[in-house]
Amino acid sequence: MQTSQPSMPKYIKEDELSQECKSLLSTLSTESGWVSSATTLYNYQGFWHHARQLQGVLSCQKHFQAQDTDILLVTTPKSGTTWLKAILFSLLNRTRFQPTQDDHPLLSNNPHTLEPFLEPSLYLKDENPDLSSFASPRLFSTHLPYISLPKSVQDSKCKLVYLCRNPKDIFISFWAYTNKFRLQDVGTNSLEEVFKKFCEGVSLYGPFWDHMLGYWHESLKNPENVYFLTYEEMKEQPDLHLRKLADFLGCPFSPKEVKENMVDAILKICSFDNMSNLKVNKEGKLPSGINNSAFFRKGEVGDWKNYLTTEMVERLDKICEEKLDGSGLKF
Ligand SMILES: Nc1ncnc2c1ncn2[C@@H]1O[C@H](COP(=O)(O)OS(=O)(=O)O)[C@@H](OP(=O)(O)O)[C@H]1O
Repeated sequence: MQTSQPSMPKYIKEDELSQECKSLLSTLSTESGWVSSATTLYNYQGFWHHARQLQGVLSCQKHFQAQDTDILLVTTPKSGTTWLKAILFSLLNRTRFQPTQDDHPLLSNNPHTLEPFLEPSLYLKDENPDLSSFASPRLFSTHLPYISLPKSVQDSKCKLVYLCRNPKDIFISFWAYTNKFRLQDVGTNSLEEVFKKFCEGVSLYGPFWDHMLGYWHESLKNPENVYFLTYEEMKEQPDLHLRKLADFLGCPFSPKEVKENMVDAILKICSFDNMSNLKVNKEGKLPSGINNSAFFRKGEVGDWKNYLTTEMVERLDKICEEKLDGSGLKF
């Protein structure tokens, strides 16, 4: 009997690699991957990548030309990217699309379609994509660590919004997500196995601590251009943090907008309840083959308590303490 296999996202596949990428891969250290033993992670500039996605990284580093007006959302996977993409899109387009209007683009499009990723999407599909249809301010997102950003980003005045999340929740979200792509005949990824690797820094775009610290330090050095925000802060005081975000991006809410509840309207359309129940997010797929529903699980703070043992919590807390020591960043 035939079983329907989950479709593997394109960035995991190892076909269609350029010669440049193949030559580079042969020089990099490797780890067996998290989706199945057949996939491999490669360490490039100190961070772990899949082969195909690494090709997107190389193309992006070579060809992406940042503009001073660009806005880049940066996250390590599973930090709440989908949510913040929706928020940034609604915030920046609030005059064109009222968040209360029945035909708002977010009601019929997944946020990943409206605000594409650079390296795992645009530059994975095309070595040098034509970005001329993106109106200014262009809104993109990336999982790239600071050290691997295209030089043009570091040289420009473009604004970076970094969304961070408690590593324990990132881990659980990540583990649950990997199991969605795990081929049925190899069973689920064991929590213990993925946890061990995560603690060793081996996860997609990991080590998570180096990813976070790169942007944390940059946000302290260059607060005009790098804004550091956490999922937990956003959950606890969404109103306050949305206003701060608007100020940082140079599009503060006017007194009239505040009076007309614009802040609430944006938060409402982007809420987990609203977005996860939309037809497009329940039934739709991204061009990469991923089901839109894969980006919505629980959307809560602290779900790790339902999965991690006391020993696991102690181990991860200790790693965070040691790795983040002296930085001022804490979980
Ligand atoms: N609107 C909204 N509000 C709050 N939380 C949300 C929202 N949308 C998605 N999520 C939760 O974010 C987690 C997915 O992370 P990412 O979006 O970063 O995934 S990805 O990196 O783009 O693959 C994943 O977290 P977990 O539920 O803990 O797994 C999603 O449920």
